[in-house]
Amino acid sequence: ETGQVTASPEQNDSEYLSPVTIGGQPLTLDFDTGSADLWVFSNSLPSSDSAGHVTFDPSKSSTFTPYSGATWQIAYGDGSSATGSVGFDSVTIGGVTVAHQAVELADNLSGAFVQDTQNDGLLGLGFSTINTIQTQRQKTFFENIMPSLALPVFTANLQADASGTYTFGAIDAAQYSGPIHYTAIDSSAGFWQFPSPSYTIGSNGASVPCTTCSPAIADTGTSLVLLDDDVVAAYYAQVSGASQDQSQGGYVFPCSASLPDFGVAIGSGYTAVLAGKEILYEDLGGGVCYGGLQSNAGQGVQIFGDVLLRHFFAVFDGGAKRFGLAKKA
Ligand SMILES: N#Cc1c(N)n[nH]c1N1CCCC1
Repeated sequence: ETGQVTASPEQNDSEYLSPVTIGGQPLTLDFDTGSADLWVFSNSLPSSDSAGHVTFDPSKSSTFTPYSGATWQIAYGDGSSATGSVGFDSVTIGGVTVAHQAVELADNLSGAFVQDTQNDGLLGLGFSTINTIQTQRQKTFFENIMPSLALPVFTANLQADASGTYTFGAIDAAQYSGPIHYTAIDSSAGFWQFPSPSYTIGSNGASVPCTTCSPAIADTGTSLVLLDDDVVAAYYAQVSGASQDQSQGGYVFPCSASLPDFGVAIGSGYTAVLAGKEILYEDLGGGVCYGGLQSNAGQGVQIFGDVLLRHFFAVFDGGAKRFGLAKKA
């Protein structure tokens, strides 16, 4: 079987939201290849937290079964967090259904989630080695559905400031052109992780070998591209007027600055290049703009988020354990 759903961008393409049906109840979730928990706003949240959100109410689902005693608690790299209880229910995405999917019900969450009223929760598409359910972690939607899919894959065709597509079980030839450039992934840390041994700056810039060389992850749940400090410093050294602004939490530059192209190696065989203008992430006002390339703050991993992914067709191959990028159609 195969399924396809829309991926609708929030402001600044900061995240992409997709429709999911849980126990017959429609919710809008952030599909996140950088985590492995499926959690939703639930009716057990205080109304001050759930105001403006669609909440899942297990008592209104005829197929919900509690997972008594199980709990979960997740903390993301950006400081946001959520905790709660667990049950199992039927989860359908684009016509594809997992009958007995672990569904995590939030009964406490951090302010960032409360404020983002378009988002009713997260659907992790990473590997269940990092699922936070205790005492027995549970599989992701993709891991559960993989054996039933025509192909053990899902693809992300996110768009810049426009609605895109997640597809499960097929690599839709209509969505890309030319070759798909694959790299093997190492899922042991729970991510779609691969080496990124070099980068390029400028149009037909020479390939510069990495020095810190942190591994990279393909992460639909992160807005920006977070790079080793030496790489991001080398890039903004080429942008006149760029500086690190503590109050804004990263590199800013004059919106009128000329931005060089930037490419990152996807494994050892392919460099994914962003045009300079695609690196302007947000106009902060007053002629100051915030960059889409920022430091990973020495986290030891480079996070290739939506600023990169929205310019490519991305293949997450759970069967062959590989990740690939292609030009969009
Ligand atoms: N930080 C962070 C992060 C990440 N690396 N992947 N997904 C993340 N979030 C999902 C919701 C909030 C943050």
